[in-house]
Amino acid sequence: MIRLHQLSKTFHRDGQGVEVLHDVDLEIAEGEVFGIIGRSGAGKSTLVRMFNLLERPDRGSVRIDGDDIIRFDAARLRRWRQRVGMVFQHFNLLYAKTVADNLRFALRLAGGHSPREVEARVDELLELVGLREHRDRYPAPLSGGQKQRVGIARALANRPRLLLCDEATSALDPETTQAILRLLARINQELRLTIVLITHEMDVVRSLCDRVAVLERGRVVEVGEVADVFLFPQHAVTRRLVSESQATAELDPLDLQGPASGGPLLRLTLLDEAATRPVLSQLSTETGVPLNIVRGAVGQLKGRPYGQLLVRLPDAAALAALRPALQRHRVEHELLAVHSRLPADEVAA
Ligand SMILES: Nc1ncnc2c1ncn2[C@@H]1O[C@H](COP(=O)(O)OP(=O)(O)OP(=O)(O)O)[C@@H](O)[C@H]1O
Repeated sequence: MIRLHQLSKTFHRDGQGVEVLHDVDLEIAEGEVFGIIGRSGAGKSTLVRMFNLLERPDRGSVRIDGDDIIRFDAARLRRWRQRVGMVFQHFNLLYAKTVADNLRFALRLAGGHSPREVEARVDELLELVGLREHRDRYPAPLSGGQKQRVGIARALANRPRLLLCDEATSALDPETTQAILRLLARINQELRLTIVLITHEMDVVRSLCDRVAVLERGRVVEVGEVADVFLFPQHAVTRRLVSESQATAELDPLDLQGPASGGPLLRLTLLDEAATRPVLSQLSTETGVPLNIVRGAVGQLKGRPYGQLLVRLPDAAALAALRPALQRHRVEHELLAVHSRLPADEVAA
């Protein structure tokens, strides 16, 4: 549905050019929740502003159903912008207007609604985000979560095809964040609305996104399904972002020290059906190999159960015995460290 092709952008400051986006290629399918992550300054906000041309690229195209919006005339671009809702970290509400007036304002700005239609739509939106009883209140005394619900209702007012969320939950406490994520997930499901979001919160990506792209210095360095990117990160930046989230089992240098260290250290990853079975005890029973768990993380990635464990084996022979059983049980494994007193080729064999 949306295809970004070779998007590049350079900002000029003090006579110097800084390339903020470089040949970005992305495809976003209708109805998916697509996350963009990356370090501060990676270019995420600039990229997300290309979807409605709040920022224009120097090169490349932004195709919606095949049409390049960069070539739209002013009237067509205005119509497209009305089909793109935006949700911001700091809500950006009109504080001199009531909740209902914030929504009316968005509807009137787009035009084409009779006063009765406006009122009916305001009711519908307040119902959708669970704010009916706050209809005539001013935003200032509302909680952060309620303010963001107003922000989401406003973004949905004109029945967008695309919802852009720029750090939509970053100003909220964890519990409120969960409630807003549930609301966004319901909107995505019920309205089949495509959502593109930027966040520095990996838990947001974990629970809400279908796919994720990792941006580093203006380049997409990794893109894929959330489970693949989180459990098998390829790029160093992705590995760091994922490890900060503590959603996976990461190696700590301490794991390689101490009197208990010794045998090979493996990372086992179980996904979907494999994560619902007592695989570790099955592996031990079938092979007679004791698995010493060093670290572990279990949870869900967009509703898919997973587990990732670091386990230490007694010796290289145990690894050789375990490997066929790991394959049989569809457990991905990665050898992180070899016993220091054993030759590496004995373990690798
Ligand atoms: N209008 C502008 N003029 C000049 N430089 C800009 C402009 N907008 C952004 N930049 C620079 O472009 C780079 C990328 O900014 P951008 O806001 O897209 O990154 P980001 O990944 O969203 O960062 P953060 O997570 O900190 O918001 C930064 O170095 C920023 O200073």
